[in-house]
Amino acid sequence: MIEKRKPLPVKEALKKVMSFATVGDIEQVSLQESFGRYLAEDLIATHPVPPFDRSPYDGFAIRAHDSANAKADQPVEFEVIDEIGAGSVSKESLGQNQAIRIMTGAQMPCGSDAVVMLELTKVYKKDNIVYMSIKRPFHKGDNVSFKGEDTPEGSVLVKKGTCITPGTIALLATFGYEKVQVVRQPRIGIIATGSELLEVGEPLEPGKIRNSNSFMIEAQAKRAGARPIYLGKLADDFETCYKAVVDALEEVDILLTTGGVSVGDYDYLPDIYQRLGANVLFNKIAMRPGSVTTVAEYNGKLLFGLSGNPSACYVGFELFVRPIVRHYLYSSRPHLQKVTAILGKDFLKPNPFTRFVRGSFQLIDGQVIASPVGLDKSNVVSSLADANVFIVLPGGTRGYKTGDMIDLLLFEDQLGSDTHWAESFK
Ligand SMILES: Nc1nc2c(c(=O)[nH]1)N[C@H]1C(S)=C(S)[C@@H](COP(=O)(O)OP(=O)(O)OC[C@H]3O[C@@H](n4cnc5c(N)ncnc54)[C@H](O)[C@@H]3O)O[C@H]1N2
Ligand code: MOO
Ligand SMILES: [Mg+2]
Repeated sequence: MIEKRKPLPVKEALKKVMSFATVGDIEQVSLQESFGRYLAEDLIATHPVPPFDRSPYDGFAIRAHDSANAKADQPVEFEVIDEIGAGSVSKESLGQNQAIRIMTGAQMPCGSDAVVMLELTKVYKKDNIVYMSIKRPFHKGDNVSFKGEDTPEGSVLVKKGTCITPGTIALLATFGYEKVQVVRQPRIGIIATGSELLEVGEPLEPGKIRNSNSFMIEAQAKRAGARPIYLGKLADDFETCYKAVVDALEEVDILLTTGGVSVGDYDYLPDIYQRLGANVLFNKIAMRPGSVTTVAEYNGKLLFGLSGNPSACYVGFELFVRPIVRHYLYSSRPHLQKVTAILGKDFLKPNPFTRFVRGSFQLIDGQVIASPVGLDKSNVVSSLADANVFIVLPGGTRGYKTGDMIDLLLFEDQLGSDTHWAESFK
């Protein structure tokens, strides 16, 4: 008898998968290797920044009240008693009408409380002593960059579970992190199945196509923050595929397969899960593409049986694998960010199942307008290159018209969301 699968609503499927989410261990990497990794601990300011009052300009440090009577026709004169560049600290302390020549970034000298920019001064020598004069008064604190004004000691600057950006690297360096505590990346094993699959370098042959899915999901895994391990492409042979899955589970945290997951004679993944004794969470989801996406759990590890059809495979990864990866990396925002947009093109196909149409969005006059790109078919590959969002068209509808308000899921965005985008779905 042909198996009849019962489609699970997307929301339920996602909830089931997330209930098996795990978190990674911590490892240490060098500061320079930390770009793109996820922080395993909050980044806290261990000292104030700047750590001392300093000059933001090249000029002269003065005592502001000495300049109180300076006027255009009545300049006030200061004796220049020292000169300091950034990195040097003056041993002098300012007395009445004394100034110290100071460079950008140098620590404010003792007794000084304002800086006069070089351009506003006249510098001259009398009896081999250097003087400078100014023609207007300055106030206490003028042109001083105060200790802690950038960030006070103890503030949480970046939360754990955040992707390390160039800006985070600047902060890590500021606070002396030669080594950074990051979350170990989940090792994602990737197996492509299909007797029709050729290597990328092979010429086409009748009935065959090149394997594209495994390379696509390797890149998706990297974008999500994981470490993909390509375990090869296999012919549709039960024993070969079974052994590959068993071996893979020894060395990876998460296993992805593509293809062989539907009801065809050579779709062996369902039988593999059965022989393994894995707990199959679901084998059909009420969505298009990717309805065949199957997820199983074995000894706490998740096995994602992604569709062989490229678009379905892509969608299956972003909707179900990505949040698992982000959760593993301690993210408090593991979900895809959802935004409301205006549909830029008619989409008149009726939707028995919720559709995740590959689309792209533009900002036009402050409005988010999204349109489908390429053919909306599960087996197409050409729509994927230009897509930066999924246009979500809920099931049970008769199609959508230009101008309708729709939801988008942003998969190129790194910020993510702390709320489950499917929460509001049927
Ligand atoms: N009788 C039914 N047939 C099908 C159903 C169904 O419900 N009843 N579902 C259809 C849907 S929906 C999808 S999606 C596909 C899923 O098929 P599988 O996941 O089992 O994948 P395969 O059969 O192995 O391959 C499907 C398709 O994708 C191509 N493919 C496979 N691997 C790759 C790869 N690595 N790179 C590029 N392309 C790949 C493969 O050649 C096939 O054309 O099943 C429908 N059928
Ligand atoms: O899983 Mo299939 O995408 O619904 O084409
Ligand atoms: Mg199949």
